[in-house]
Amino acid sequence: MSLDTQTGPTIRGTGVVAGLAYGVARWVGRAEQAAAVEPDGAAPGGPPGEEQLEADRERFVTAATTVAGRLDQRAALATGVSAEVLAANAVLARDRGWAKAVVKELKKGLGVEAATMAATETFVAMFTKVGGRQAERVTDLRDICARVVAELRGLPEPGIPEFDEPGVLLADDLAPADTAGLDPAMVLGIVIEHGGPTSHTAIIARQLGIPCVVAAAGLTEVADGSRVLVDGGAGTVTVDPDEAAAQDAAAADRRFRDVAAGWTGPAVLADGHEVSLYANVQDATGAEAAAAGPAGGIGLFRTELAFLDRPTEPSVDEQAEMYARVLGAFPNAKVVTRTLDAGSDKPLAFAGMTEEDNPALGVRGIRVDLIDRGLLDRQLDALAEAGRRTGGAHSSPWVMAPMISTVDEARDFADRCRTRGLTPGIMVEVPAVAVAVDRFLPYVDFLSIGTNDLTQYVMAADRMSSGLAALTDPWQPAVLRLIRSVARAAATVPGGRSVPVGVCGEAAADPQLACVLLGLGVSSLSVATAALPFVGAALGEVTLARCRELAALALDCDTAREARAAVMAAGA
Ligand SMILES: C=C(OP(=O)(O)O)C(=O)O
Repeated sequence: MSLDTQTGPTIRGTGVVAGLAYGVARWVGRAEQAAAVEPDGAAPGGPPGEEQLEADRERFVTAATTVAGRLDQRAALATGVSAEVLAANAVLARDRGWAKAVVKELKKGLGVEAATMAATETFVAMFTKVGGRQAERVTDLRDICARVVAELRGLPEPGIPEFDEPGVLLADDLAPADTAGLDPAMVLGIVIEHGGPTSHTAIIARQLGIPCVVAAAGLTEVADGSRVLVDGGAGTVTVDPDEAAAQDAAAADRRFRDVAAGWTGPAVLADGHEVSLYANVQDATGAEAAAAGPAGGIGLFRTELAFLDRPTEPSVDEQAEMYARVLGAFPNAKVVTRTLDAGSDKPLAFAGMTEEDNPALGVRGIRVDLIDRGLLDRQLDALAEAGRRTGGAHSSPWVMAPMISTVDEARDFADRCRTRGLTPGIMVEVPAVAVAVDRFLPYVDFLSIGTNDLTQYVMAADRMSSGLAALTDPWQPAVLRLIRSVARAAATVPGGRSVPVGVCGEAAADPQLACVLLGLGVSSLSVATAALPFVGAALGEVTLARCRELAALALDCDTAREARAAVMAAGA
């Protein structure tokens, strides 16, 4: 849900649990945590004798066992993912490898606290090197270390402050053991400066239904005690917003979330008009999770994210296996695979790109063809093979290319798809395509509007820049106008054909904007799985005629703020 309550600065991150939360900001005990990990340096007198070594080892083991026992107790009181995370952390605290590493550091002459920290950092370096989900466990390791060090010092365990009124929790990074014990009645929202969409914080916030934003660069500027409005759908944190408007919006959002919690699909407007509402996924596990919920198919499979941590190109066979699993998750529904969108914010080690001054305007997406034409060919081969492996369920898989900007690129891509029996489409994210879309339509079978990049390029504003968040807002009238003209052109292609137009950028995950997009003529929406119920529930409350009225209201505005406010005021 979006709203018009802004008066203070906005910080932008990645929204991982949709919803609005308004309240006082409470920082997780930074001071206590810092104190808890202050090194105690080398033990006086150099390397210890046998007796001292054994005494220090014993102190470490006792502290680690005590911490593990507390984690077990909390696991027993928790449920679901929270219980699993706490139990897994208790196992880490008792890990013999960790104890051995501590002894190794003790032998070098470090005191027991410093040895605990040094041993932890050895594992941190190892986990970071492995990357991916393993790297996200670094927070767990450091958290357990801080707890053990606090125990060694006889200090209370570091962690979440006591809330005397419901508020919003801010942290550099949250310890999983802390998130697992959160009370959603008191913690209305969570914002962390680090972490990713698959971090434990995100997973547990999702389970508890707490609006959450991760990777919020610049969060440290927000003072403890200030009032903030968190928008977990848009991924924003507004500092000192207009109080009455923020309170109203958060209350309305809570009511809406109750409705969304009961939404199980399929997506149908209030007049019975069916809407194609798809999921955005990044790997086979995500596709299978989406298939277990109300998704009507997959509108965007971001293949580059499946291989982000790979140093070398996966073989055609390995790719085919992964794509076949994704296709197989939806045997009776559409699955749209996007070819590798390497470059810019998603560097792929094996795509052969060199460093550029301005990577968002450089070699990315389809342009990788300029340096390695075989990469795309091999990916298309793999997708065609994946289609064959589905036993006829996906006889002509849908595939689209990112960052298309010329008709030549679109034509060439479509030819290479058709010779392999694939159904070709292109993403509309470069203004050149949106402006001259009629010239592209004869060559492709579908369009998918990537509003994240389209907005970035229309507004000439880096989508990664939190300071430019007001510009990279898909409610910008120029963006809405372009979407309308693309949808109109695609509805009436000469020769009596019509080309379906979807939106797969974050704009589709904003429930009000989703209604506007349908009113602009878009035929399908694709959003993160977690956002599906919010969009689905909002669509169920409007007719197509109403969507068109809302679109007209938004188009008749001069600014993104006005457009959003006009649609909100109309009660969408
Ligand atoms: C869906 C899009 O692509 P990306 O993966 O770059 O966000 C977009 O740009 O809207």
